[in-house]
Formats: sequence, C-alpha cells, structure tokens
Amino acid sequence: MNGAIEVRNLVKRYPDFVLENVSFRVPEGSIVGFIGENGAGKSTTMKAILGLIKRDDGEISLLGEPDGAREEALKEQIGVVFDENCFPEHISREDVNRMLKAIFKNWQEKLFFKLCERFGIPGKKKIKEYSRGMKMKLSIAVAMSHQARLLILDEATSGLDPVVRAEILDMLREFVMDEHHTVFFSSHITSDIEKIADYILLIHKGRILLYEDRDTLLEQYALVRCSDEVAAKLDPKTVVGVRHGRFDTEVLVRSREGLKPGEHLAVDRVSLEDILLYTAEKPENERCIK
Ligand SMILES: Nc1ncnc2c1ncn2[C@@H]1O[C@H](COP(=O)(O)OP(=O)(O)OP(=O)(O)O)[C@@H](O)[C@H]1O
Repeated sequence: MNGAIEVRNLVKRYPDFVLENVSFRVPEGSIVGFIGENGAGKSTTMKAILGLIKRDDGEISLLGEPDGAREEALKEQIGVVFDENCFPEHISREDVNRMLKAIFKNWQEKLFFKLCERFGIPGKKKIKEYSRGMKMKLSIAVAMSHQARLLILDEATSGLDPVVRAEILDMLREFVMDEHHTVFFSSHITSDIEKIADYILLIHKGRILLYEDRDTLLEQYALVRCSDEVAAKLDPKTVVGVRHGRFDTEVLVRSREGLKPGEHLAVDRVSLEDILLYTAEKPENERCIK
C-alpha cells in the first residue's frame, strides 16, 4: 500500500513547544485518527504537512510525490477542513461555488450542490447567518467537491450535534470506499475516531507515543481492576498507567496476555478515551507507550 502521507523526523520549534522528530505514514485508502490533549501538537503537525507553517527539519511526502514536488497540483488533490470558517462571511453558497469553480480545475458543481442539499446548507443565507454546524458542513462539502484524494480534517466535528457528526462520519466512510481516497482526521471526540478510524495516532507533548491499528489496540489493551497488591504484581512492561481509587485500583495494560480474571482481578475493555487519559495524565507513562 502506498503512503498518502509520509512524515519523517518532522521538527517544528516554537518558543514553548517542540514537535520532536515526528514520523508516521498514513496508508492510502485508510482513515487515520489523530488524537492528543490540547496543545499536544496536532494542528502544528497538520499545518506542517500542508506547508502552512515552515518546518525546522524533516521530510514530508504527499500522495506519493517526493518532498516539495508538484505543490500546486497536489493542492488540487487535498481537501482541507480546519476548525474555523475560511470563507468571507458576507457570501452565500452560490458565491462559494462561483469562487471555487474559478480556482479548482476539477471543481464538481453538481456534487457540491448535492452535498449542500444533503447537509441542509441553505441556499439564500449568507455565511454570517450560518450556525457553526452549517459552516463546518459547508467546509466539508467544499473539501469533497474538487476530486481530492486526501482529506485532512482538524477538529472538523467539534461543536456539532451527534446527528450531524454521524452524517459526517458516514460521508468520510463513503469517501474512503474508493481505495485511493484517504482521510487524516483529528478530533477530541474520541468516540468519533473510534467509530471510523482504521489506525490511531496519538501525540503527547510534541512526540508520537502510539501508532496502532484500531482493532488491535482496542482488543489488546485492557483496564484491570484489582487491589494495590495485585496491581503491584502485574508485568511492569505492559503497564501504561495506574489509578488508585477508594475501593480498588485501575490499571491500563497494553496486553491482556497472562491475565486471569477472577475474584481479585477484573478485566474490562478499553475505550480510546481511557488510553488518551492515561497517557496525557501521567508524563511518566511516556516510558511505557511506544
Ligand atoms: N504560531 C505559534 N507560535 C508559538 N507557539 C505556537 C504557535 N502555534 C502553536 N503554538 C504552540 O504549539 C503547541 C501545539 O499547538 P497545537 O495547536 O499544534 O496543538 P493541538 O494539539 O492542535 O491542540 P488543540 O487540541 O488545543 O487544538 C501549543 O503549545 C501552542 O501554544
């Protein structure tokens, strides 16, 4: 499988933050969910991939093209949705269509209006009269209407109600049905990522701590509830983090292997949120999750 995004040793330094040797590969035809706490470096990584900020080091190749090659042509093939409206507020969806028809060679007017109808984006209103959900849906409709092969979405579902989010997730699933289409998608709504991502990429304080196939991750990781004494006997190599409660101790482990559920030990399924919480909460966990 080709890499739709290949990032090697990406470094970006800000006065109070460093994106440190970030490397990963987003396979063509997949959905990769990008998670991490506020300020972990998700937007910085995405902006560096899109060339919106200057990187200090590292290589990035997109859609199989070498670093820096065919930048203009590549832009046609990448749909981008950021957390904010990027269109002038005083225009309508008709104006957006006219504007983008002139910009994108492969602009698909019919598809754009079909998506607008499907999303309930009003015909007459100006963007300033749109709700936040409408603005996000407009950005997504645009990203999907110029025959992009890669969608990069930064917090595209934040602030949207569950019905709209479900619609957007369905559209992303449909988009990757064509195996040459790829989605790289960040969100704090880990349940959305859990629903659609094939792979999970987790960043913490500018470093990638985990990159794993979703099913393997959710099947192998487990939450163990036991006493402090039993917790102390768990294999430290598999322990990601420990929380001491009033009545029992909760341990996130990377592998269920060798665990014997019984009277003194319960083994539960994990959610992506558990994994993120244990990782973001405890800096010492950096040793454990690789
Ligand atoms: N232009 C900038 N100048 C200085 N520091 C910056 C700049 N842009 C981002 N940062 C810093 O880089 C760090 C990472 O920010 P980034 O926006 O990538 O995080 P994030 O994971 O996307 O967070 P969130 O989930 O809150 O959007 C933060 O500490 C932020 O303050």
